[in-house]
Amino acid sequence: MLIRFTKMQGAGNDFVMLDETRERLNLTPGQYRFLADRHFGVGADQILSVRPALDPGIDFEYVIHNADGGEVEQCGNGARCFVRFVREQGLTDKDTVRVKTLSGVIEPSLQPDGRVTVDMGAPIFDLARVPFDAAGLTPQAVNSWSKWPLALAGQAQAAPVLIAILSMGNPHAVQRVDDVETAPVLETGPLIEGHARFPRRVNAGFMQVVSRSQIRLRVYERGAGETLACGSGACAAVVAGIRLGLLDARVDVLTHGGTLSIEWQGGLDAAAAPVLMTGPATTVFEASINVPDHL
Ligand SMILES: N[C@@H](CCC[C@H](N)C(=O)O)C(=O)O
Repeated sequence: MLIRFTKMQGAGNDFVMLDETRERLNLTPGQYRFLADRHFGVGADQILSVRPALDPGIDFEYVIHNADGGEVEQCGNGARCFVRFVREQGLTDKDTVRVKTLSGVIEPSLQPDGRVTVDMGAPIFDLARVPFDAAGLTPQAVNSWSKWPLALAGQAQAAPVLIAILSMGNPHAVQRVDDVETAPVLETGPLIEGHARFPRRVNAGFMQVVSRSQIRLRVYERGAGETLACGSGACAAVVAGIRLGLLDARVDVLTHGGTLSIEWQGGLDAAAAPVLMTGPATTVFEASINVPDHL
């Protein structure tokens, strides 16, 4: 099957965009994996599909598959690329679109300076909704919030890692490190991602606090491995940092792929405030690829 696609990136988190507004492609998990494959396919961290909206007040449906072929709820960097894509492809003339994902509705807006801001909705702290199984664990209380001790397989001698847990529509486990460059992202990231206490796996964030308005962040993403940036991971890290009393309401997040600006006016009492994320969204090229039918 010959598929037309657009390659995009947001802070180096890269995507294959598929326009399914006129016709569903009905790709299999194996075909999504093929598209994401950097050697045999196009190469991408996520595959993003644009589908027509079925609900009133919604412009499009936004379907996200990780490089491993699994469908997931949220992708922040992808949301910025999404609004640029639907405008460039002439699918809308709006600067702000309301987009339905598996986890709710988000609103990406094109800004006059060329960047994109996304209203990512409010973070979720209910552990059952992350989901995270805390049975038998004693949390470490910080500022009336909690960090949870996570023992990692094969690291019986090491102290458990202390993680803040929340959902941005998708699950995140954020730990504070002294230096992101020397943090064991590739060693412990997979152990956290697949930890049995996260029944749907998790995105593992490693946050270095530089100041109250700046952090460095690396994320080992569920279903994709370490990416150059993770938008929902940046939102989760900033929310965690604010709740732990480390950060102010506006924070620049420095990633290996660029800078994301995050704003959250919430706190311990105003948890329902939405998280706003601003950053780049760039089209790289358009092309077609022959996707094998048997995958
Ligand atoms: N890169 C993304 C997140 C993509 C999904 C994530 N790997 C998950 O499985 O939840 C972002 O920018 O948010």
